[in-house]
Amino acid sequence: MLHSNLLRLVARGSSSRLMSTATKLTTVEVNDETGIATLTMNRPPVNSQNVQLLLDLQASISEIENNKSRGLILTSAHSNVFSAGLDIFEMYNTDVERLRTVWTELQNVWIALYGTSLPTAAAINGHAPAGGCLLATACEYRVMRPNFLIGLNEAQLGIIAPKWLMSGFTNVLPKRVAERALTQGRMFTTQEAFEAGLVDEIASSKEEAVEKCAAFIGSFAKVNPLARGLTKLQFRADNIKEFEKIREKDVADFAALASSPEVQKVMGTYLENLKNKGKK
Ligand SMILES: CCCC/C=C/CC(=O)SCCNC(=O)CCNC(=O)[C@H](O)C(C)(C)COP(=O)(O)OP(=O)(O)OC[C@H]1O[C@@H](n2cnc3c(N)ncnc32)[C@H](O)[C@@H]1OP(=O)(O)O
Repeated sequence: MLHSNLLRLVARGSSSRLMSTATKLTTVEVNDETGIATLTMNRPPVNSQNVQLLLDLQASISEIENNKSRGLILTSAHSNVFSAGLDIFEMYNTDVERLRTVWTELQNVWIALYGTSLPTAAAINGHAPAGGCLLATACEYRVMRPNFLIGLNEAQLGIIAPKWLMSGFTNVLPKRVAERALTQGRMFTTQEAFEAGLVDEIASSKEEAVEKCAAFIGSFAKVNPLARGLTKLQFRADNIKEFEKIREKDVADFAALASSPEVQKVMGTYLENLKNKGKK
């Protein structure tokens, strides 16, 4: 991967710098002209979020914050999936400690992305169910390619999404639309997501999506970064405070629920259906 990334950069000229390949499942490239960092998830085939991807995402977000980038664009290295959400295989037939770790690291990624003062945007170049939608809605702006699906489908898995997990989603949708979508576990098409306000723009290619995200981040060029960042965090402070109060209990609740025979059974059937889908 390092080799192919370097080749890609050389072929493109030196307009962007690959800051890090220290982590295996994410890469960070900073555009020299704009100073904007693109954080790419690369866990084939569908960027399902195992603990390693969650840890790598946290490391990359910290790196982008520390290298004084002007903003962060989150995207995927794959052609039709942004992220399939949590890796269900990692949550199935496992012990409670592993479930606690999975959930803790999901929380850690969410708070790192939702709570950064940097401008953030998601170039959603494929499907974004569940944890994929969580990451996209933690960002301030979303641009999505056509004919994909995005949404929080936890209800379909027999899971009650906690409030913090819903907050990015409920921040951008009218309350009534959000309530109905969450209780149905609804997946929106790109067009429906755009009409509802879940995504801000539609782009016909990943490159165009990244460009539109960069234009959004560029719109803050003349705004004092400290004032911008603190204003953003004031808007998010209630969600963040509420999350901090319940984060430990939330891990315990998730581990208890996800390890219950009922939810394990639902997961087993869901995985079977996913595998069989490939055979049809
Ligand atoms: C139970 C506690 C949960 C609490 C809540 C947590 C939030 C979550 O994030 S739960 C995860 C929910 N995710 C989903 O429901 C998405 C499931 N996946 C899909 O709908 C589709 O895979 C896709 C729309 C993302 C992509 O479709 P596509 O046709 O391109 O690929 P597939 O053939 O379906 O999948 C390829 C390959 O990947 C495996 N896979 C897909 N999703 C997951 C996943 N979330 N975890 C682990 N593995 C996944 C799928 O089984 C295929 O594997 P094989 O090639 O080996 O068959």
